[in-house]
Amino acid sequence: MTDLQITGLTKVYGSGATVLDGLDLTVPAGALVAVLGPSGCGKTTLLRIIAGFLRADSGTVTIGDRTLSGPGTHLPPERRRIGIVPQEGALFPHLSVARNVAFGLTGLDRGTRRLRVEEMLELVGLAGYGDRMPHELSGGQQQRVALARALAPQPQLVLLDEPFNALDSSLRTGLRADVRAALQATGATAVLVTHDQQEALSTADLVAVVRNGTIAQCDTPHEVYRRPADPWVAAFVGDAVLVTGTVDKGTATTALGRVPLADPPGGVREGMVLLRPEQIQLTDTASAEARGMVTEVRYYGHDAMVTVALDEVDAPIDVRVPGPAPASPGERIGIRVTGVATLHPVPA
Ligand SMILES: Nc1ncnc2c1ncn2[C@@H]1O[C@H](COP(=O)(O)OP(=O)(O)OP(=O)(O)O)[C@@H](O)[C@H]1O
Repeated sequence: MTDLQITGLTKVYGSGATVLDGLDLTVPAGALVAVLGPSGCGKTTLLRIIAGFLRADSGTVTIGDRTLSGPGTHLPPERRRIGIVPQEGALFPHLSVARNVAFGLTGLDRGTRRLRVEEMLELVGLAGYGDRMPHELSGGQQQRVALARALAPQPQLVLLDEPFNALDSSLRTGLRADVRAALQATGATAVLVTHDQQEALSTADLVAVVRNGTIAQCDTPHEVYRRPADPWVAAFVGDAVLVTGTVDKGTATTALGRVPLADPPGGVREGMVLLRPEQIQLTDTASAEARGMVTEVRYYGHDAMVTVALDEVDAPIDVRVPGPAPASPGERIGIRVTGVATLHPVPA
C-alpha cells in the first residue's frame, strides 16, 4: 500500500486558461478519495497528469517514495504502475473477457496469468465470464471487467474516471459498493473522479472538493457535509440554508431562532450561519421560532423539500421533511431548528 502526494500542481492550457492552480492533495495509502467538482473545474486534467498522459507546468506527483512527475522528471504512463478505469469500459472488443483482463499481465507464465485473471474476475463478481466477449456483457458488467483489468497487474494506484456515468441509477448503487469492496480487498490507493455528490459521499473514504484549480476542502464525507469549509462547498455538497446571525457564547441568534455552533470561533460577533434543510422542522405557527408561507413543495418519494418564505428573512429557505410534505403551497407554517450549525464570514 502506497500513499499519493500531489504538491503545487499547476496547469495552464495553450489558450492561457489556468486550470490547476497550485493544487495540493494527499491520499493516504489504501484510501479511496473522490475528486468532486463542477464541470470544467479540472478533474480530468488532474487525472491525466497523475496518469502521465499530460505534463503539468509545475508541481510534483509522488507515489510512496517514487516521483512520477516533478522538476526534470516525467515518467511515461506505462512505467507509473497505475491502473485506469475509464468512463465507459473501453474494453478491447475483439478480445474475450479473460484476454482483456490479462492484457497488462506481462512477465508471468501462462498458468500464473490464468490464475490471476480468475482471481480478478471473482473479485469483481464475474467468475466464469472469462470466455464471453465484451458485447455479450451489460454496461455494468463491462465496467467490472474494466476494474478487473486495471487491478490485475497489482498497481500502486487506481484512477477511476467517472466510471459509473453511463449506468442507470439502480445499477450504480450496487456497482459502487462492489468497486469499493474490490479496491479495499487489493489495498490499492484510489482516486475516483466524479461530479456526483451522492457518489462521492457514499463511496469514498475522503472527498476532495475542487474549485478554481485548487482543493477547497479535503475531508471525510461526514466532515465535508457536517463542517463544510465555506458556503460554496456547503451548497455544492448538498443543500444549504444560510442566514445571518449574531454570536454569543457559542450560540448564534438568527431569524430562525437560536442555534448552537459546531466550532464557535473566538472573538467573532456575527456571520453567516449555515444549516442543512433536514435540520429544520415544520411546526404549527403557535409553537414556532419563525413563521412564513409555503411557496413550493417538491416530492422525492423518500422525502420532500418544502420551500418557505419566512416573514422576517428575505430569501426563501428549504426544509427537508421525510415522506409526503405535511403542508401545501399557500399554507401558513412555523419552523424550528435542530442540531448545530457552522459559522462563516459575511461576504464582503
Ligand atoms: N487540451 C485542452 N486545451 C485547452 N483547454 C482545455 C483542454 N482540455 C481541457 N481544457 C479546458 O480546461 C478546463 C478543465 O477541463 P477538465 O476536462 O479537466 O474539467 P472537468 O472538471 O474534468 O470537467 P467535466 O466534469 O465536464 O469532465 C475546461 O475549461 C476545459 O475546456
